Amino acid sequence: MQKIGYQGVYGAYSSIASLNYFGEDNDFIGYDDFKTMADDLQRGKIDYGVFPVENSTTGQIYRTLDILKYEKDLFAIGETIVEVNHNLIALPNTTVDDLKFVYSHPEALSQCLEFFKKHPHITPVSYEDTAKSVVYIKELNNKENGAIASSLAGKTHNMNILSTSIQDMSGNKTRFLIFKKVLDKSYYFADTAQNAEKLSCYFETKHETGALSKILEIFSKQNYNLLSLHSRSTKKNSFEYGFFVDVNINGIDVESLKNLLYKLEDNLLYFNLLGIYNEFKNL
Ligand SMILES: O=C(O)C(=O)C[C@]1(C(=O)O)C=C[C@@H](O)C=C1
Repeated sequence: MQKIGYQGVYGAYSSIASLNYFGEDNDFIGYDDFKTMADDLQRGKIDYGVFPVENSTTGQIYRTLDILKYEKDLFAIGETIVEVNHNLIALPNTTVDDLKFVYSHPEALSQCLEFFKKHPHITPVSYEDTAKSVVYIKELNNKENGAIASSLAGKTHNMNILSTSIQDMSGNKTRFLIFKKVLDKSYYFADTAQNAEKLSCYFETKHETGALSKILEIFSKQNYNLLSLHSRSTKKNSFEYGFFVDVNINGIDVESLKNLLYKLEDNLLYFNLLGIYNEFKNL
């Protein structure tokens, strides 16, 4: 039995991602925040941490990426994708017209902007996670409060599901990476790289002309297909940026991968290999 950390409580999308990836026969630990979860992973209090990193409607999830980019010992060994179908949840015998406030995780609220446009009498209210917002409105026990969460969260707390699929995008999905603590990534990746399909990394370039294009050339000269590239403020100095890159490494041998990593490290101010893992395919 493994100890698996996720953010939120049972019924949150992160708990669904954790259950889907690991199966029920494990010890699942819900966290209030990602920093504490990353620290517990570092201290060995949990074996794995499940972090949302990207949503198909709202984009990169920097609440987690900004922590993970500076965690040198945490390494992603897997990926899972969860279909995020948001439900409008309320007390029994409540209608949409009764609602004045709808609570949910800010990420979930921002995936349902059209719903709030259509129902201007409802004020969105940020809450810690989607499933906890269901617990909260149950405690408040007032028909003016609703929540946005998974159907699992609604059913778990015997609440009324007023509408299903209220998110803006019908195919709304969140991508999660599964991290574990690895003492020496350079040794570890050689074991996992052989049959893996994706590599994720974060880097900060030198402050010189053409620094980014030089790095991109390293990838292209070795025939690596970049899947995504996102710039993000370093938060160390104002208006300085780092880059998150996902690369297809399908069919690439370990030696050429090592070579790529040496070249990158050599030409960068900061480089963090975030993980090497197989692409999620079952959705
Ligand atoms: O509140 C939850 O249910 C979560 O699992 C958190 C979270 C997030 O952190 O983005 C996960 C997936 C959804 O995109 C909405 C919220």
